[in-house]
Amino acid sequence: MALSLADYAKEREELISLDRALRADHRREPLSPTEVLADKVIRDVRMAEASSIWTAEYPSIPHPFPGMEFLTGRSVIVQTKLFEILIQMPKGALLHAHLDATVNVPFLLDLALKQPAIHVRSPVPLDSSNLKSTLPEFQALPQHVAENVISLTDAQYEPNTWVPIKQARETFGTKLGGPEGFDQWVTGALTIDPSEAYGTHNTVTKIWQKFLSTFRVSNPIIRYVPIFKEYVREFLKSSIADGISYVEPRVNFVYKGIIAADGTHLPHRELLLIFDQVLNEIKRDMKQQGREDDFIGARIIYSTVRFITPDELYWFLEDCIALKKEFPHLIAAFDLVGDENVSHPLKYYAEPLLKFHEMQKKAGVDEIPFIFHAGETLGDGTEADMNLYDAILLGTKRIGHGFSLIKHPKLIEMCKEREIAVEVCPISNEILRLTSSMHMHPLPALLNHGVRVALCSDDPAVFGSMGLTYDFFQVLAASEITGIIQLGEMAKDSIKFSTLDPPEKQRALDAWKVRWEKFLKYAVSTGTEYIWEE
Ligand SMILES: O=c1[nH]cnc2c1ncn2[C@@H]1O[C@H](CO)[C@@H](O)[C@H]1O
Repeated sequence: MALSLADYAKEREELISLDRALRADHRREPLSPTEVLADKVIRDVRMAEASSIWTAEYPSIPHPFPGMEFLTGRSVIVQTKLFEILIQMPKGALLHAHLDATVNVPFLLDLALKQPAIHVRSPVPLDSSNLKSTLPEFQALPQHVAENVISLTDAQYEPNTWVPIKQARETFGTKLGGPEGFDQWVTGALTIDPSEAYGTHNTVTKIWQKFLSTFRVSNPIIRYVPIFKEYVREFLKSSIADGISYVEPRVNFVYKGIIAADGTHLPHRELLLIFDQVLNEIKRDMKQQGREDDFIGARIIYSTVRFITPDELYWFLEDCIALKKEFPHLIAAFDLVGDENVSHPLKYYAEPLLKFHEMQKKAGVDEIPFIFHAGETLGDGTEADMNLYDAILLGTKRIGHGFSLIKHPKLIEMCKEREIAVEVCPISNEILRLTSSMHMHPLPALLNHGVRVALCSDDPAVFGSMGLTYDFFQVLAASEITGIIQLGEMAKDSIKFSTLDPPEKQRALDAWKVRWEKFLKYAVSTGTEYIWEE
């Protein structure tokens, strides 16, 4: 006898439910009435906009769709109700962001223009034919007195002579746009634009070259002590404004020191002293505003680069331990960064990394966990892909990116057993050419397998994706299954899988829950007109 339609529907429901059983939004306690309503409202907003704002034709965006390439779609995203709602969402913790790319470019440029010490130079006199392909080089030169300053755009400009940044801007040739042309030139060097991401630099290797060049340009500005302070302040303030209540930035220690206001080199501890001071000021401000629970704090993931030798790595491991000793509350973990596809694999550093634990014990510091980047690649069995085995064997607490984790059933199982969360950076992965849009991203597969995920922004200043709202938006816009409840679970997991100590973690979670309820009510009230009655 044929199955009745009713029985078939029941079987179908059961199968779907079994298939989704591992997802965080299915594993959790039952939804509250507000959650049920807000989930529906937000799904209805998404549905309404998928067939309105996303089907319109725009002169510069011929065929838009939800979850499309971020750099092309951004101007549509910011017009949506969905985006407006997500801005207010409490995002939890930001667990994967490189400090050097966390402050928006106009703000950074403004900071630089206020410092007479900042100079700029070019390897050629700039003209319209070489402007786009020529990078500015910045340097803090406190003792330098520039005489007979000549414009970077003057044919007589002597290649590589330093010009104070303010004069360079003011004297920028009118044919190249004058001072605004200067701003555009610098902005182009500090960000990735759609023509690069989707046109000229259309492979991982090519886009990484552009990506890394932005850090070479910005670093001498950011790491100049008088600027660094304001930089950190802006990073923390803008994160708070986006609903982020705790941050764990990776701070890159490539060189052995930083540059002081007088041009001398200072040891890394000076950087942490500044970080700590700014952090305390922000915490004090928040307390004064009665908002201390909206910002739990910040801790640093000490990072160095994957092109040093194992011998050199010992110096950085020792340095990290010394800093942990002095700033136990600030040092959260250790990591190695850089393009995994072309740099040394973790295996290459196995000897020093295996000794790290013992070195810490000898120094008498609390355990500094590894939180490794691994599997940020399209490779299948390449060294970058194989880094996932090493990261897990070496005891990583979380995995940065883990883009290729989906290919490894055993490792997925281990991540679940050992509670290793994955820091997923959707927009970063798309702009750095691992996926052409959100629809090909492995995130939904990881969620369906029950892997714990924290959504992260990676390098928001370079991608123009400040805060976490854009990343949450892209994920929500490109999935039918994922709704606001799943986003909330990921926000909660970002706090759970942070390195905060248990009481602080609990305080962060409790505060998050209060904000979550408030946010859901807001979402319902602002989205009422979108409710779709069946
Ligand atoms: O997505 C990433 N994967 C690996 N390394 C990265 C990524 N983003 C930035 N960096 C690394 O961090 C430094 C800035 O602090 C960059 O120079 C780059 O090497």
